[in-house]
Amino acid sequence: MLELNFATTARIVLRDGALDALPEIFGEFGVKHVALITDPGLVKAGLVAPVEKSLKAAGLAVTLYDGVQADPPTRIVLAAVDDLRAAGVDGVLGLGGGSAMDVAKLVAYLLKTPEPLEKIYGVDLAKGARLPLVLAPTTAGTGSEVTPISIVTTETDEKKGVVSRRLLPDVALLDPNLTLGLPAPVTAATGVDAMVHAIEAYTSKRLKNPLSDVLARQALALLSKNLPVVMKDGKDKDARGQMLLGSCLAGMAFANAPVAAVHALAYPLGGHFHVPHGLSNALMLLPVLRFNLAGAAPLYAELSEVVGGEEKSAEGFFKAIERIVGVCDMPKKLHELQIPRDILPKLAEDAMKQTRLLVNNPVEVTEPDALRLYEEAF
Ligand SMILES: NC(=O)c1ccc[n+]([C@@H]2O[C@H](COP(=O)([O-])OP(=O)(O)OC[C@H]3O[C@@H](n4cnc5c(N)ncnc54)[C@H](O)[C@@H]3O)[C@@H](O)[C@H]2O)c1
Ligand SMILES: CCCCCCO
Repeated sequence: MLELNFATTARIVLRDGALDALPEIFGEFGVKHVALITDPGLVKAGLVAPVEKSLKAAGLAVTLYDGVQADPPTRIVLAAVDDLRAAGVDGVLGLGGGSAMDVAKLVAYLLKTPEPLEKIYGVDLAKGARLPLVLAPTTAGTGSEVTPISIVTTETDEKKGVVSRRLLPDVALLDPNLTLGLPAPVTAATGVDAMVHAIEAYTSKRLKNPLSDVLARQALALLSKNLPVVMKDGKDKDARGQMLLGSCLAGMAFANAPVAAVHALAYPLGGHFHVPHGLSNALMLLPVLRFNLAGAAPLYAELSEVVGGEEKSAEGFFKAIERIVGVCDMPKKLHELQIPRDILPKLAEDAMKQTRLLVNNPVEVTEPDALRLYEEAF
């Protein structure tokens, strides 16, 4: 019996200059004072000042919080909540990659429903209201602008997720211009991350459904075609727009058919060594695809033609992904990041704690398997 229980962002706008709709959007919600949540890299890239200026020109008060850090530590979320509550904001704009957007989601929620973060880790435990929330991605990307998820890093370096439909924004604004200056290594890592979202959604053993399948296939078609293009020319605005759409569709897909072993093995790399999320997924992708080949062969064969595989087979799919990863400007092996080999057993042990992700993998992963996968990635 077919089943569907699909949730995503109510309104998604993709166009040149999409953020010029911000005053109208916040006006619809009666917002007078906007919290602009971003990170120092975005400020340095010159992407924040024009947005702040246009909001103020429209008569909105703006309080900037630009203290977001990658893989946001919980203390950053709480500091943002304290600063912005004191400022008296009544609406939130998240401008940045997944780190800034995830912080913005949690801040919008906690400002309206003050409760300990620990109380809402997990699925559907955040049941309160939130402030009006708009997200504008500048990487392509996590797809956070269309997922009910925020990922934080605890004081003990553990990645924790808050999964609640309350975290879905009211509006997602996608403007390719915001990604034109994305540095090549970040373009590569975030682009592969988006591909991983689509691949793992398509092969998820839990909650895979006809709608997530359609989204994952279209996401992969866009991402596999355009990632090599933007790697060659980051100023290709059309290709950047296709990447933003692809990562957005991939986000919708995995938000409804959850990710699996690539993410489970990537998390300890972020937790222990602060390897950027997209890169950690890219480093584990090929070993996990090879590990899954036999068990996921029919599904990988279906994806082969979507990604330009030379043959409609699992091997054809693997070779096509290997070729795309190969043209990406980023480290390809763990040893390039000075990760010591003797930590691999600890990484395998930690990866096995991500049971909520591992259960979605098309092939069961044991701790010895996890260790072998890290050795292959080394
Ligand atoms: N909520 C979700 O559904 C979801 C999904 C996947 C990942 N995540 C989380 O998202 C985070 C990773 O997000 P990310 O991969 O987008 O990276 P990021 O947000 O951490 O940004 C990476 C770096 O790129 C810079 N940057 C971003 N956009 C730029 C631009 N346009 N020009 C110049 N510099 C730019 C940032 O300043 C930062 O230094 C992790 O914390 C991960 O756990 C969340
Ligand atoms: C708990 C949900 C994990 C989502 C991972 C996206 O990087």
